[in-house]
Amino acid sequence: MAARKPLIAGNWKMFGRSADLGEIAALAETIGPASGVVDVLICPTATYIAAAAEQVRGKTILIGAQDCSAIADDSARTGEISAAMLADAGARCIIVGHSERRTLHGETSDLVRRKAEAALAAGVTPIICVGETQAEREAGRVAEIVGLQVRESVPEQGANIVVAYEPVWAIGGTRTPTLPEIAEVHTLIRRVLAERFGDQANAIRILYGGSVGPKNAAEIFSVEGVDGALVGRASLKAADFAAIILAHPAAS
Ligand SMILES: O=C[C@H](O)COP(=O)(O)O
Repeated sequence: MAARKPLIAGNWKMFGRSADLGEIAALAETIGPASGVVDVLICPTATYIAAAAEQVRGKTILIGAQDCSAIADDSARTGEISAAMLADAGARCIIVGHSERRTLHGETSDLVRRKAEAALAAGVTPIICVGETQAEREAGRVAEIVGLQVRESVPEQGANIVVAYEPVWAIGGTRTPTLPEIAEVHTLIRRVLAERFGDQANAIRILYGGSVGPKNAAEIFSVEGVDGALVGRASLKAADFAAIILAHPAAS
């Protein structure tokens, strides 16, 4: 089987504004040819997707979205944005089921799966986020929680999907799991995917997310089964995000 191409994705959350879009051009300049061997993705707020896509015209950096409606058809859903509309604006991937959506907006794995299905119907790659809370880890429930989230959040067809393991307690801080802990959960996720998709599961990229930065990126990328990263804060500044991308062994 061909090796999985690494994917390093930046989630700008509700931070990046129009003044920050110049960081994308600066990033392209700094990483140079690395964006040919590593898929590089930036997910700004929906209102900036079209402008961000303009910034990367003619470059290999991809633009994505942070969420989409679970409803695929054009319909009366005030305030919703469909995956097809995001694709029209230039999104090639859509993050679904980020823990901030699950926790702060009450999204269930069933809703996350329907959003992933809507993304696929629009020809866009869903990046499906899963991960345990601190209390769940302390209770020894990581395999149970993450396994269930994968089973319930991943659509029935496994082509063109990405899974991101983001321990909730590691997001936005300084703590990360140990490297063996990351390896263990990535192995678990691939085993659960293989239960459904068989050998096809080997083609699915599994990212790690949660406090990835220039200092720890290389060691995280060295973990068996880690196919890239979903990066929050450190993706906002071109210099930091470039350092993360260039820390990947494929890019050096
Ligand atoms: O989507 C990104 C994750 O929430 C990680 O955020 P962070 O890199 O700021 O910890």
